[in-house]
Amino acid sequence: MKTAIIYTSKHGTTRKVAEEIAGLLSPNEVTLIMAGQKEETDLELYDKIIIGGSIHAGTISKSLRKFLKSHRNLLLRKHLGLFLCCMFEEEAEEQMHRAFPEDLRNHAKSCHLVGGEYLFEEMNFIEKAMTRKIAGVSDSVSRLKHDKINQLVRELS
Ligand SMILES: Cc1cc2nc3c(=O)[nH]c(=O)nc-3n(C[C@H](O)[C@H](O)[C@H](O)COP(=O)(O)O)c2cc1C
Repeated sequence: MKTAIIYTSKHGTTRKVAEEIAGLLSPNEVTLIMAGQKEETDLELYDKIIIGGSIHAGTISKSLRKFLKSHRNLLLRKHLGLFLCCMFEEEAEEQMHRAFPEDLRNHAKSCHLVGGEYLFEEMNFIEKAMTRKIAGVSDSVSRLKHDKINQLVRELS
């Protein structure tokens, strides 16, 4: 099955997850695509589409929101997987609901919260200050849920 993994990533964590998923699939069946890139790929070429986003200040990126809106009908015809990177455990489910429209979530064969990371080396001054204040964290930390990433791949196979 030809697979496209479409993602946006601010500090590289969602890209890392997308690459981990790609590594679990056969190399000649998978293409990684950053949503919002100038050259549009013909998504009709793919049987399976996996979409990944991350939460910053409560929402996914504008380019991923735009992508979901403009490709909604196509996505509802595809073998679909969704994943979300975020760090606030108590708000994770609600953030997932806000990130992906209900019809896409219901249609998806697999939909998972895969944890996230705080990468201080990738943050600007304001992001560092916000992370220290809101999350009480002052060093990089990785809380990726590799079991959920594996489950997503299994459920889509
Ligand atoms: C400035 C900032 C704001 C964030 N806001 C939220 C948030 O509102 N909710 C949440 O669950 N995680 C939040 N996070 C955690 C990110 O979702 C996490 O760092 C994620 O791994 C980022 O993935 P990315 O590098 O692919 O964008 C925030 C992180 C930063 C640095």
